[in-house]
This record gives sequence, C-alpha cells and structure tokens, in this order.
Amino acid sequence: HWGYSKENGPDVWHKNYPVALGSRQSPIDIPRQVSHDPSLGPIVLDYDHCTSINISNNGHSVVVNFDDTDDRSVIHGGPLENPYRLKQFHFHWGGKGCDGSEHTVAGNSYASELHLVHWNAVKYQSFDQAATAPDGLAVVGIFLETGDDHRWLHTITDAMYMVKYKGSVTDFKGFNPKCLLPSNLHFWTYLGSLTTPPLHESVTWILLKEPIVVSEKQLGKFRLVLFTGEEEDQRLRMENNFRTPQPLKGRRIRSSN
Ligand SMILES: O=S(=O)(O)/C=C/c1cc(Br)ccc1O
Ligand SMILES: [Zn+2]
Repeated sequence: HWGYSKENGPDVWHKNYPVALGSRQSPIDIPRQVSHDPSLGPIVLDYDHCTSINISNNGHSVVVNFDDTDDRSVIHGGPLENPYRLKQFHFHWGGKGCDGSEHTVAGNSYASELHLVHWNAVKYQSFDQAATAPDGLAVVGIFLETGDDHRWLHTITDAMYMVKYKGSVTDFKGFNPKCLLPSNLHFWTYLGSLTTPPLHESVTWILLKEPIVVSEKQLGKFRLVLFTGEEEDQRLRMENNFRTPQPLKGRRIRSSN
C-alpha cells in the first residue's frame, strides 16, 4: 500500500497511479512573481452551520470529517463557478525541526500545511464522483509557521492522542474550522490534483498567502500520531507525510488582490 517511506513513497506512486506523471499534478512551487487577476473576486467560506462529525487517523494524516449531506458549510467566490461543500480537513507536516508543507513559496517550505477539502455538489452526486471530474474538487491550503501557541489548535492536538493508531476514529463534534483561518484571505489559485493517491486531477487549489502561527509544542503533538495500527509490531511515527512540488507543465497561477 502507498505511504511516505522509501519503498512506498511519492517517488514510486506512479507505478500504481500513473497520473502521478500527469500534466496537472500538485503540489507546486509558487514563484515570487505571479500574475494578478483583478477579475478574481474574494473567496467566501460559509462555515457558520458546519457540522464536524469525527476525527480519524487514516494512516496518512489526521482527518476531521464533516456532514456533507447538505449545503451547510460551503465555499464560493474566487475562481469557483459553483459553491463547493466542505467534506474534511487534514494536515501535512515534517519531522522534528524540519518543514513539512507540500506547496512551497519561492522555494521556501513552511512547517505544515492544512487542507480543507470541498466538492462540487451542484454538478456531481457524490464526493467520489466529483473527485474524478476536472472541476469536481476545491481544496483550500493554509500554511502553518511556528511561533506562539495557536489559541484554537489545542482542540485538535488534544484529540490526536485519541487517534494515535491507524484506523482509529473518535467523536469530534462542534468544531468550526473558521478558527483556523488567517486574518486575510488573499490567495493564489491554479488547477491541480490531490496530493495523495489516487492523485486525481480534479482540484482547483486556493492557497492562502498568509500563514497561521502554531507553536513547536503543538506541532510536536502531531508527531505523537503513528502511521501504523495498534495490532502492528512496527510503530512508525507519523511525520514527513508530504509530497514535494511537481512540474508546473505550463500551468498559469493567478493571484487575488
Ligand atoms: O491532500 S489532498 O490533496 O487534500 C487529498 C485529499 C483527499 C481527500 C479525500 Br476525502 C480522499 C482522498 C484524498 O486524497
Ligand atoms: Zn492534503
């Protein structure tokens, strides 16, 4: 099965997922100069009635899942032609003292990257159907840099010891990811893919320019989580669960204000 080690990591994913060598893969490096597109309106995150359900360890990341049976939490605006429904969010991070973001900015990595995954429920009947359509998904990426404690992240890091092992899941209700947003929503946007297998080329990426600040201590709690299940004799710490930037292959990146 795929993972992030030498034998099953990003360098060999193409063997089982040939689209890994495709023309719109993610993540990418965001160059210093990106064309500003004045026609790009602001991104709007309507999360006021969002319903988180649980937090789980899927063996690749820690995921907070949402009830996506109606339009109670959606994003719209920016490059999007329809509202997209929030399905889950998860993180990618590094090891002790090394960075773990997926996208890079002018070659620089951040400590971690948060992905809020949404799907186009106007055009498609299910997430799985949307996940294989070129305009099916919209993922908002938020960079995490280290500094002071983040005032709300503890609700997530405290729950992480409950999902230490792959396959574990625990109730996680009433969490609104609005508390994880930076103060301004200026963004870069481009057409790309999921950054984990199946690597579907179905994602409109919306990367917020302003990182949020979390402490080393809080990031350290991410690393208490394991890639491995309770029944496995190997205990592999979950860290460095990120894919490195992929070839741009002529794609245009646009910048909001
Ligand atoms: O890292 S991402 O590209 O946000 C991957 C998101 C993703 C979300 C779901 Br839900 C299922 C498979 C996936 O690969
Ligand atoms: Zn992700």
